[in-house]
Amino acid sequence: MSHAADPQPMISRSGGPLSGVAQVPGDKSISHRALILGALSVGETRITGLLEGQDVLDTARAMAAFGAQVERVGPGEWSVHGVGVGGFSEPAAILDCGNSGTGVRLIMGAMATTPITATFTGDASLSRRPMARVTDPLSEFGAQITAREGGCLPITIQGAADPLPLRYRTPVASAQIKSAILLAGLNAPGETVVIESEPTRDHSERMLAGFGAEIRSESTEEGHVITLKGRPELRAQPVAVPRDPSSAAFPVAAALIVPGSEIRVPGVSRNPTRDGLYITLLEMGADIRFENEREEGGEPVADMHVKHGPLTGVSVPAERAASMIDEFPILSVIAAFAAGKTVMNGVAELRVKESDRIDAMALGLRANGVRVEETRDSMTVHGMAAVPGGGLAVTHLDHRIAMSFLVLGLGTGSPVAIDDGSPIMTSFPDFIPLMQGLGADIAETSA
Ligand SMILES: O=C(O)C1=C[C@@H](OP(=O)(O)O)[C@@H](O)[C@H](O)C1
Ligand SMILES: C=C(OP(=O)(O)O)C(=O)O
Repeated sequence: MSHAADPQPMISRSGGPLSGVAQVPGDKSISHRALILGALSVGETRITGLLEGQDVLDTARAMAAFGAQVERVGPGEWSVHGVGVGGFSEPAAILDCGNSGTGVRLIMGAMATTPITATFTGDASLSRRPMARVTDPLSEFGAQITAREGGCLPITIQGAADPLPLRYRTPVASAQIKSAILLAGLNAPGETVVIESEPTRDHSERMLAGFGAEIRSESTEEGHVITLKGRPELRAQPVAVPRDPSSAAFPVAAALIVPGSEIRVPGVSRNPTRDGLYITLLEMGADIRFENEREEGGEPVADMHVKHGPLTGVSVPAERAASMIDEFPILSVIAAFAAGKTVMNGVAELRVKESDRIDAMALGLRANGVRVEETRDSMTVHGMAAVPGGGLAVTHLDHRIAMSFLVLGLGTGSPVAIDDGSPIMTSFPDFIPLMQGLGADIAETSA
């Protein structure tokens, strides 16, 4: 299937305060993993609250192509009958993973230690992103891999017939690299070990343990060490996907920058490996309360209550970057409304996401009158008492850039335009109606 949608120009402008309840969608990272582990286990996995964004739908289609029985039984409710660890069959056609780095990297890992061959492609954005960070360790398991020049998609993997377990130190803090290795390690005998310098999101570890794998994580002098025992029988489990803190960040940001706003965002994951933005916002003085903290589906969740109020710029330490890596675009928007400057350190990874997010945010913010400085691995945004707006932001097939600039326009003097809102479908299909329901003035425009 091809995903190239026609570009959809959009505009947002300031209006009255935002109010109401924002029911944000299911967590994207957990949704991908639920489908993949469901496909690798024995029995039926029932998933509720699955994010039905294009990234996750592409992973669902890929799991069916590997032989799992994947069925939508209702809104957000999916059934997966798995084939067991090592049970994937060879897909009949090329697998198009669309816009999704998580999808393609985790699925490559999941098949790399099974003796079948698969070819992966993606859209123009995904085809520019680095894949050697995953294919290098997967070849060490014994997989034969051919990639386009530069290690990019399309990539063909001939899975290892006789895989060896791996001990691997990740070169950058990345949950996708870690997860690809752990998924490959499932079908290797013995212990596969991943060592990371900073802990990254731990949804794979939590879910693997929930499905019956023997897995442990330790902080040692070497770093954060995860050890998985290969060849488990994964047992199908019900998975209740909590709401996505990365998606919640957009209505939360809108409420923080639009005077008089007050919103509630129920049931959002508060997994500590995803919490960096909220820690930062509290440091900036944001009026955010977490209520009714509880555990759901093996993840901590809470209801958020957010009110507009004055904010002050802060310096975000590099060690926090992994726990908020997808939230820097929206933080840079919030920072434009904070007193003083906000410095984001250790964020070089932003340059290899769906777009170069440092460049995309810097250019779009400058076009809207905000002063921004960037280095290879940092970004500084200078806050203003009144943010002018009136500019056009280019989104480069990047959902988070599109949503960030639509939120910016809700607080600026003049409207903010984006060239293309269609990528929002990858992670937050109901973003526009949800924001409109809170009172936001966001509309599609003709080209
Ligand atoms: O594992 C995951 O689900 C993700 C890991 C992060 O990527 P990296 O592993 O490249 O940091 C993040 O940016 C992405 O949106 C989701
Ligand atoms: C980086 C992201 O996703 P992925 O790597 O899965 O494309 C994201 O959702 O911000």
